[in-house]
Amino acid sequence: NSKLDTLFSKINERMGYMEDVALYKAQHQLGIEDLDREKVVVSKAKTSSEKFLISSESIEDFTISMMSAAKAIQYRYRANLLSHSDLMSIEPRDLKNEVRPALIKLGREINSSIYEYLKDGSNISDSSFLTFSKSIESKYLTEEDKIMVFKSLQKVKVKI
Ligand SMILES: O=C(O)C(=O)C[C@]1(C(=O)O)C=C[C@@H](O)C=C1
Repeated sequence: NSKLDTLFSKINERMGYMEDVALYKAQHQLGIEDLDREKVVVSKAKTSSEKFLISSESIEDFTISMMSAAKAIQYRYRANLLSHSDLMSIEPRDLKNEVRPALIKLGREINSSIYEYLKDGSNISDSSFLTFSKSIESKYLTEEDKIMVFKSLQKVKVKI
């Protein structure tokens, strides 16, 4: 299903930023979890969900799940940096000017893709998990992480 593929690839794209984020934070001695930023991300996702007639509560839970996976990638990547100090000299994409705006844009695109798929009454069934799992390419996510994100995605509802 091409609409579902678009949705999964947007989620993969979001996860694809997290190694850069982890590297940037390591270079700037910043902690991985940024709760103030999480509030901003959730609030922007909820605002955009209203335009797409998506239940904002369900999008809040789903956004939190994606951020949990994002942090899991960052913690594991950061641990990896301890034995690969050569990576510390690479310049990651800039967190504030590039990555964060891109993550907000992707949040809107993810909402739009969810709406496009769900609006005809389709639902995301368990049988799509294998495709989802293959779409999410980060080597720093476990199957359990992916199940957690997928389950909260399945709970997203449109208001019809
Ligand atoms: O913007 C950041 O600093 C990120 O690490 C990204 C992100 C997210 O997934 O949106 C993940 C973890 C942080 O706690 C806040 C936000």
